[in-house]
Amino acid sequence: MANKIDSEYRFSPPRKTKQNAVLSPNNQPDCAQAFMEHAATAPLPDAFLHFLESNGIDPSIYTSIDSTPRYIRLKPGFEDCIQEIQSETKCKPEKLDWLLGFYTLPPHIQIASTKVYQQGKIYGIDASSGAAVMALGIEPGDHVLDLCAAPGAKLCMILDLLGDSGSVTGVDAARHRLAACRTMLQKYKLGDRCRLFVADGTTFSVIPEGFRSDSESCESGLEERMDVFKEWTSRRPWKERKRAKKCSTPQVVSKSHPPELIYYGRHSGVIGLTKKELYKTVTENEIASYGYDKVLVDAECTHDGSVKHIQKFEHWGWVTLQRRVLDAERTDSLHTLQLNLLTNGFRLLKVGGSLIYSTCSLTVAQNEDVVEQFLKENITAGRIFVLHFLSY
Ligand SMILES: C[S@@+](CC[C@H](N)C(=O)[O-])C[C@H]1O[C@@H](n2cnc3c(N)ncnc32)[C@H](O)[C@@H]1O
Repeated sequence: MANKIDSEYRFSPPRKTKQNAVLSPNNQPDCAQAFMEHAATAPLPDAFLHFLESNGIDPSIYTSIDSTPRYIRLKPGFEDCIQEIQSETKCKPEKLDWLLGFYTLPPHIQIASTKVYQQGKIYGIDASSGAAVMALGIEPGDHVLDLCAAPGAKLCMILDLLGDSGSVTGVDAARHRLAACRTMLQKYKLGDRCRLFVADGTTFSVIPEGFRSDSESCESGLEERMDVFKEWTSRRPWKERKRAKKCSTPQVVSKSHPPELIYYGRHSGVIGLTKKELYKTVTENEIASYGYDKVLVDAECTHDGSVKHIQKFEHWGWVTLQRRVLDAERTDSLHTLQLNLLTNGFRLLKVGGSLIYSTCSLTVAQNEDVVEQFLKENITAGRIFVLHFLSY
């Protein structure tokens, strides 16, 4: 049976030959022609088909001609760069009515090589990611926690929506991915109100800026107050570099690893705090008053909903898909990880705050089941229906 399905479902890798590529004057393939060259051949592997079958997902969404558009988001302030995008890509961006600042381009367009992208005027981000951020309902002054932040497309959108008040705290267990997130913040000049921690999101416990009682700051000894966070610099002090070299810190941290601040902006609330103040242990009552206004838990998952991502495995090799996405041990422990991330994100919310749980998986096990179990275990949590942009 698997073999039969194997030969039925086919992918759409870009297939360009010199003979059939129609080039426009500046050597860009014509928009419609390039789209048609996006044609299908490779079968889906058995293991992935079994995964889809056991989760009730229709394999045809990964097959035939790739019709998923390329989504882009304009950086606020660069709304007039539509013409630039069109002249660089030879395709007209179509506005997405239901998501402010989002446009679509045909699926074959690669934005990474365009100047508009390199100059930080547009982002590559899917509409579903944008919808998760919009559902947070960001308001001026909000303190926002992004518990699985890297590589940072959603974090950037949160910062763009926040403007010049409030703060954003990004957490991720993977150091190299969070470092890429820091680079992104710098590229889009968005770091001012942000801080980034390499930490395990299931145990992270640092609350937003601005929570330091006056009595405490007076009590802190003079010596300790001298040792406060100064303006962030990419150059780490010699002592710190020596320590890091000695400890050879892991790329992906575990629960027991203390949170490690790898970036903070000038108005993120970190400058002027001592380490003790930043990492102060807080009580549940203190979190209720001084916790985050909004929390995004964009949890680690099997990524099966990222159709374009899955299609890339045809080039990367299906064995990689097996290892990175479908490994049985990994999928079993994912449920626990997702539930623990959601539970800790909720714990860090202040009373009246709201949380969005999202994944890029289409499986009920990683979405509805996790939320149901969480609601059963947390009677102070109530489900809210996000209506403001579903009315489109
Ligand atoms: C779906 S990705 C997040 C995408 C991100 N929100 C964005 O918009 O670019 C999931 C992330 O969770 C991180 N992760 C996995 N386990 C984690 C944990 N225990 N704590 C925090 N982050 C974790 C992974 O390193 C990965 O970067």
